[in-house]
Amino acid sequence: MDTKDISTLIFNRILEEKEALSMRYKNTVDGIGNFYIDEVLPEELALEISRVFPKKEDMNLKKSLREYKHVAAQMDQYNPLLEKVIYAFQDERIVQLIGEICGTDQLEPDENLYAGGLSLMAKDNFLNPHLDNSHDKDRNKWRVFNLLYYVTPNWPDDGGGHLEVWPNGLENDPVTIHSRFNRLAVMATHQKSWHSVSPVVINGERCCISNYYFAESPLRKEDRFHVTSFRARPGDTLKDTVLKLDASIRMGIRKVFKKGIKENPHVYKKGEKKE
Ligand SMILES: O=C(O)CCC(=O)C(=O)O
Ligand SMILES: [Fe+2]
Repeated sequence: MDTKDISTLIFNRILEEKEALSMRYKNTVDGIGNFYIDEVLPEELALEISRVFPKKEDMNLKKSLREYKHVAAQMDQYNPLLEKVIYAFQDERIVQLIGEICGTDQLEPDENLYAGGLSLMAKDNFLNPHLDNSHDKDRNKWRVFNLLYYVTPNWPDDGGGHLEVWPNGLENDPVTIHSRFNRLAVMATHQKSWHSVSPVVINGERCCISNYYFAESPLRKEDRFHVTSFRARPGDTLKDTVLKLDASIRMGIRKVFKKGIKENPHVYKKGEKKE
């Protein structure tokens, strides 16, 4: 099965639910626009994806106060099915369809997998509340949607490791989108789209294939450039103070050096396979 075949399957499945997904997006757009869809790919194919997902030892560990997870973007190091699935979500028919559901017609996928790619979260891993970087790697385009496709079979609702969106700010309860097997979650990213992944509390591995869509203009007119900015989960004041300082220092650096002071290592350099 090639990338095109996989994208046809995804496209047809999203198309089947287009009305309901558009409704969900419309109902959430004033906070953090989102929708999710289950049984995205035929069960057997989704199971195959989970079987070939890399071990965490073969991925890059990200561990700090901000996050604790394993990621990979250099896709030619892994089973080729994974690269096909990632790029299937970049098929122009799907990009167009997501745009129709979300009422925007200028979406572009991210070939460099800037922050997209694979992620794996094991017991005690987490991703604190954050705003994604507002732009692409060259700071030309705005990041407008995240597409998160979850592939761990039987991931339980009480296992933690779920996507949380905070449409009413971190002072209020989040909306949880469970990271169930074979589910695609799509969420808008803008100046107020705080989101997180709750700590994993079981001995399992929550695997996700992610894509970002970009656009020439931001989703909201009040959007401004910002670096990825983390906060603590509510109640952890000390950590929150440190993370706020961390974001403002990195933002300060970006005001002087437009592209930052070091190249983001998390991009897919095609044809530059690491040994
Ligand atoms: O894994 C998820 O569900 C969310 C990931 C995310 O927000 C990110 O990588 O910025
Ligand atoms: Fe994010």
